[in-house]
Amino acid sequence: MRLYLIGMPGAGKTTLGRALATAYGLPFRDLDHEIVRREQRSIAEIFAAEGEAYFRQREAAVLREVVAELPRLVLATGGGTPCFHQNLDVLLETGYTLYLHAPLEELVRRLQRGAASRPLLAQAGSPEALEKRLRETLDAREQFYSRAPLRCTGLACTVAVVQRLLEQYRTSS
Ligand SMILES: Nc1ncnc2c1ncn2[C@@H]1O[C@H](COP(=O)(O)OP(=O)(O)O)[C@@H](O)[C@H]1O
Ligand SMILES: O=C(O)C1=C[C@@H](OP(=O)(O)O)[C@@H](O)[C@H](O)C1
Ligand SMILES: [Mg+2]
Repeated sequence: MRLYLIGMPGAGKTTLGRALATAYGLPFRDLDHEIVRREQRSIAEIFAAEGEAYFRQREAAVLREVVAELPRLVLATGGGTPCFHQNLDVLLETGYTLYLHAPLEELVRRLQRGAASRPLLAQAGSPEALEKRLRETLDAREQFYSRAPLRCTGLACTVAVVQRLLEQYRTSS
């Protein structure tokens, strides 16, 4: 199977995705990492040198490459992935998509340290500015995220919880 994790930056897609891949004995891929590997430069460098539109094109192309290459995997996407270039359709048509949801205050707490490597958040200096930025981003993206058939909320998104959700979904559909 293919299992895709979508959701806001800081929601824990990369962290949980890796753990789920181990639990299921599936290969793990992180879409940002796949882009970095192909481009031989960091996400921040790509944004700085080429701008967001270029990053979104690469993201869409690399997503399709990874999906075509691997019929079995857990894939952690980037926060914006489902919102551009019909990427969400690709996800919905080729695997199980889980929306990993976390409260805004929790995202702010987690991202305060790591914002520099996330170029869309790097300019937000204060925690208040970061929260505002995240809230606006979530408002714009919720319409995409909420189309995922699976959703896990808050800090309860453990491997065991996701395994149970997926099991229920697979037997009911
Ligand atoms: N369940 C969790 N509880 C507490 N901190 C977490 C949890 N999942 C991830 N984190 C931390 O939050 C930050 C963002 O996690 P990450 O997996 O990179 O999220 P994403 O890929 O969705 O942006 C990291 O510092 C990570 O260690
Ligand atoms: O939300 C976004 O638009 C982005 C999120 C990042 O991934 P994470 O969600 O893993 O931080 C990365 O793809 C890029 O910086 C853009
Ligand atoms: Mg990530």
